[in-house]
Amino acid sequence: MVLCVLKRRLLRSSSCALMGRLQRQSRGCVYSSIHGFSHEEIREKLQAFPGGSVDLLKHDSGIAVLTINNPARMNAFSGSMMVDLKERVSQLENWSEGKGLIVHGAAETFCSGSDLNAVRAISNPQDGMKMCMFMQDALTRLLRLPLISVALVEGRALGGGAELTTACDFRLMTSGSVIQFVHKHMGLVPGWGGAARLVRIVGSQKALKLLGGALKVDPELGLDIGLADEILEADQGAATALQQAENWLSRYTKGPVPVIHAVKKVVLAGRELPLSEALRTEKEVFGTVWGAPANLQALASKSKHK
Ligand SMILES: CCC(=O)SCCNC(=O)CCNC(=O)[C@H](O)C(C)(C)COP(=O)(O)OP(=O)(O)OC[C@H]1O[C@@H](n2cnc3c(N)ncnc32)[C@H](O)[C@@H]1OP(=O)(O)O
Repeated sequence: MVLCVLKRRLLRSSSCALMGRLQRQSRGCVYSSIHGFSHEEIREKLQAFPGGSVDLLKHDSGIAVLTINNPARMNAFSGSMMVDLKERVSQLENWSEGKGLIVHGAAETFCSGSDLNAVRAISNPQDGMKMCMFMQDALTRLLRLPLISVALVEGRALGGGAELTTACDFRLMTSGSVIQFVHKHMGLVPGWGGAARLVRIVGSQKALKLLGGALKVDPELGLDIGLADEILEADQGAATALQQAENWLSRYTKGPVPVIHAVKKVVLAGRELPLSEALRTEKEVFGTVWGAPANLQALASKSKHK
């Protein structure tokens, strides 16, 4: 009996250390000084292009709402909004009670990509590379949050806005909305990690068509190719799209925080790691939930899964 208790305690303390390690790993920045990346330097440069904001509201339900807020420019990302985004992601990384996240745009449109005024001002290759690394870092960390995330696409998601949708686990599209990787029309390819993520979501054939043709993806096409997870129709009961998205997401965020975080971690490992590493991570995450309170409670309640 005493041995059993000791064993369980040991398992739990090593599980805590492990969770910490996994958390630090999943926060891993993509770039460092080895890649010529100086967070402070690029931050300062981006702050020179102000306008709009990225706002975060954390609800008691464990679902947070991140709003891309620059409606005068169809929610285009100014430089200061890129900095805002990274700060909000840091806040979410430290939100221990969080379970879910909705990313949406203000005034019923998602995001029209980077602010073309800022883009024109930093159109030299060096600055372009720095902005690219900064946004890849922010969006990779967004996708790796231990929260289940969903992009609510109303209106248009263009260019970098389309890339942002791929940094969420799911995409919901309202009727009439469009996701379009317009980069080719701009003489560009995605640089915020959007191509790499798109290939993982829809496969390389479809990604090539979407990028090569700068195709407009409406909700029906989105659902058909697996880019969209559901179409939100205008609700007769007058629920806003945001409320509908919260209802949709709450199906997946029901339950104790450690279990939701563990679910996200094993899926993330399967998505990002080679199989043998993903299996090892799955084993380690399993060790953190096995014999933990939610597991013991479920065992004690003799629940039936009918
Ligand atoms: C990472 C790579 C990138 O993201 S490159 C950027 C890719 N995005 C674009 O090229 C979007 C360009 N904008 C557009 O195509 C149109 O403005 C869209 C979004 C379709 C909206 O058209 P429409 O409904 O007719 O409105 P509008 O053009 O009058 O726009 C309203 C005001 O918003 C502005 N706006 C829009 N998008 C941006 C942008 N990305 N950067 C800066 N400003 C933008 C428009 O200029 C317009 O401003 P204003 O009212 O003329 O002062």
